[in-house]
Amino acid sequence: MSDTSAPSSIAPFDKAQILAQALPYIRKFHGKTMVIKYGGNAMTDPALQKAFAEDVVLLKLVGINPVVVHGGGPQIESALKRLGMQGQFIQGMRVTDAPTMEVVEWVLGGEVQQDIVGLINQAGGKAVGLTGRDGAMIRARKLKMLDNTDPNKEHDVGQVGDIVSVDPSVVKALQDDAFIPVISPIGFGEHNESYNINADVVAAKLATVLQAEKLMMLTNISGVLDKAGQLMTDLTAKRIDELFADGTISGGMLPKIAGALDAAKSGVNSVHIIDGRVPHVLLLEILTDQAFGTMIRSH
Ligand SMILES: Nc1ncnc2c1ncn2[C@@H]1O[C@H](COP(=O)(O)OP(=O)(O)O)[C@@H](O)[C@H]1O
Ligand SMILES: CC(=O)N[C@@H](CCC(=O)OP(=O)(O)O)C(=O)O
Repeated sequence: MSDTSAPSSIAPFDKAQILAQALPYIRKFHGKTMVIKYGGNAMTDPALQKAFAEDVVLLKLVGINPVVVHGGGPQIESALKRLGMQGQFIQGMRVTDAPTMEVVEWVLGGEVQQDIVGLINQAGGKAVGLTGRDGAMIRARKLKMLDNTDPNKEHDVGQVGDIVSVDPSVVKALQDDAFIPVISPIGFGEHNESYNINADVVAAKLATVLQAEKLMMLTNISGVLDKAGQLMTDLTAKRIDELFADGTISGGMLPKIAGALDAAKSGVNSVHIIDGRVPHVLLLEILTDQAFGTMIRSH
């Protein structure tokens, strides 16, 4: 009886070649840490979510250490709406008053994180959900946000956090023990108050502190686009300054690129903003010679 459970149009020899192509990458990245930012916009389709979870588990099983930092902007937005509240963003950061902070903690640390943990576990991995409070990981203070165009103007964005320090020991302990950390971008302050931190900023800082081999930010667009809508496959610090100045980069892309550049400047080997709408984009990016999205370089 033939096995019809995994129909495929790929010939056996081609399959073997694809698998063999992964070998040099598995050797190169064995034992290395990969920080994966899983954006809220990239996690809306169940089939893509399942493929993402499978990729993370496969990486772990071949000896690479994935650390997932998740977002959940759209999920917070719909929870606020259900409660009759209105979300507001300034320069890519959610204005976070006390009631909004409650919703953020409830959505990120609750349903969003547990969905990801569940999917990774279902795919055969052992995921552990954490917030920045766990293991005293992410200390934060209130973000002082200066206006992009007028540095004399300051915006009050409420309980948005600026990272003071990251203690990665809980992440290291978990990854040494076959677990896959899944982290919500919530920090704690001097008086035990909670802070809402942009997930791109957390992923970038964590990648730096862990001296990760790669930082990959999965989003809902093919990468960073120029004014004509064309993908820019490579960006240097100098070019990024120009794009900030001429307004090509806006909204959620602002903290993403700022964080990506910080990580690239601080010793993370390669930093990519990639299209989370491509099924198995993580495997393709890490274990094949195919490049996706935009690579951010310090120079
Ligand atoms: N130059 C640009 N290139 C690509 N996307 C951009 C650019 N400027 C602004 N954006 C916006 O940034 C969004 C990605 O950021 P965000 O919505 O925060 O995603 P995520 O939830 O994945 O972090 C894109 O969907 C796009 O609307
Ligand atoms: C301060 C701030 O803006 N925090 C974000 C945290 C979630 C996040 O970053 O989600 P995405 O990665 O899906 O955008 C927010 O409240 O939406």
